[in-house]
Amino acid sequence: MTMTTDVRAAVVARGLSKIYGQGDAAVHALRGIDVSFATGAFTAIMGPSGSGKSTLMHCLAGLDTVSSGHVHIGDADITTLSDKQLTLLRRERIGFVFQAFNLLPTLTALQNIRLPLEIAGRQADQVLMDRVVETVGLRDRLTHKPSQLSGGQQQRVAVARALISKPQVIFADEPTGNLDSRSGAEVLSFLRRSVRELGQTIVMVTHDPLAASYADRVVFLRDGLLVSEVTQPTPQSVHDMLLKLEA
Ligand SMILES: Nc1ncnc2c1ncn2[C@@H]1O[C@H](COP(=O)(O)OP(=O)(O)OP(=O)(O)O)[C@@H](O)[C@H]1O
Repeated sequence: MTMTTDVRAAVVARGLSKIYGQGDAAVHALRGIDVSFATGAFTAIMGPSGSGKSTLMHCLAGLDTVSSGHVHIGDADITTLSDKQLTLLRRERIGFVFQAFNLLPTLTALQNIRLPLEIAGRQADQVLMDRVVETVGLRDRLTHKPSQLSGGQQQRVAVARALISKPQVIFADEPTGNLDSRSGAEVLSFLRRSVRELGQTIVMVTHDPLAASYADRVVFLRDGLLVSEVTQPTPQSVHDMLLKLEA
């Protein structure tokens, strides 16, 4: 069978299944997911607790193995790569933003932003660096250490660090989970601007309908299946869909 892959998709999953454990203890966390995430779009993944959101993100990002099916990041099928190739691909093509900001406390904001490039032995693209710093709105905080920044500012540094290597996709796992609503809104606005202005592709897992409403599209999981989606989401439309799925 030949499969046509959407050339505009940054990430595609086909027939993706994930089973944890064996025999009586087996948990079917993902039961055959087909989904694609468009280049230059901001997509949120939502669903009731235990529906498979984190498992899907981990499988898409090559942080966990799949039981069956395929995941393409650009032209690479990551389910066929060796551990070494996968590590390289993650480093070069994927950015991560986690709930805990994961900044190095002894480095300044600017040093934290540059760190992944330095590890990869690459030069920072100065034009992009200026744009990212501008978009993040952290120019006067670049020499500060993480402990001298608010939670929202630290998370914006973490997003800037993900953006600076121009990854094919950024996966964000509950990026506002540790933030108050005002800082959360700042970070989400910044994520949305990086999609609009820098053409970044972002896939975000969240529990929060308000957070999801910053995305262009929200896909919904239930019991390991993709069951619905909403485009041009509002907090209300996302909330209504979640209620329907939890009923
Ligand atoms: N390492 C594991 N071993 C066994 N079962 C697991 C493991 N990780 C997740 N699961 C199970 O897989 C299912 C999906 O879990 P997952 O964490 O992906 O859901 P989720 O939608 O992210 O949930 P939440 O919103 O509560 O974080 C759940 O039934 C969970 O208990």
